[in-house]
Amino acid sequence: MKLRKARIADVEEMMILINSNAEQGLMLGRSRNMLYENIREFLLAEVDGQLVGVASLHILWSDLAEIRALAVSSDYKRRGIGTQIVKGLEQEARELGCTKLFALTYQPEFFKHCGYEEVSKDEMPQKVWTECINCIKFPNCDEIAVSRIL
Ligand SMILES: CC(=O)SCCNC(=O)CCNC(=O)[C@H](O)C(C)(C)COP(=O)(O)OP(=O)(O)OC[C@H]1O[C@@H](n2cnc3c(N)ncnc32)[C@H](O)[C@@H]1OP(=O)(O)O
Repeated sequence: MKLRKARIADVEEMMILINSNAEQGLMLGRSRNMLYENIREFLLAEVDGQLVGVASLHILWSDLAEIRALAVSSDYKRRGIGTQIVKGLEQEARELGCTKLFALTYQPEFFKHCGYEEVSKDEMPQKVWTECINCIKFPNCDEIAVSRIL
């Protein structure tokens, strides 16, 4: 398994991977527009040249970044790929000087395995919710907030 930064040519495959998981209600979907505009934030996992995992690191403030749009292909789940992607994003965050990561998720057990702890959404700074106004679930968010100090 190899981790690498996303390129513009990856967008169609990223759409399929993310939105096939979103169709099952496992995560929120993403538009092409969002993927193109934020392509530099994305880290991909490949096996034999095939895209098997994706996620992004979105910087929010001097000490805070969010893991977004994490998805692993169905055939490759429970093989440690999600964990490796999260570690890769944590490494990027450290290199940028960021000290705290968080995620909003329906998979808290996976993030706990990666060293994150569940936190109250009320503790998250207001800046966190800027993207949420674009979510179809807003303002009735049912995701769980998890966080880790690096
Ligand atoms: C911020 C966000 O983007 S939240 C959205 C997260 N994405 C999704 O929910 C989309 C659908 N799910 C997926 O794509 C994947 O299942 C992911 C990303 C959640 C996990 O990726 P994987 O590569 O399967 O995880 P990985 O193999 O590294 O799992 C490590 C450990 O996490 C835990 N874990 C992983 N998935 C689950 C799960 N569905 N339920 C409970 N625990 C889990 C287990 O302890 C696992 O270890 P084990 O397999 O030895 O029991």
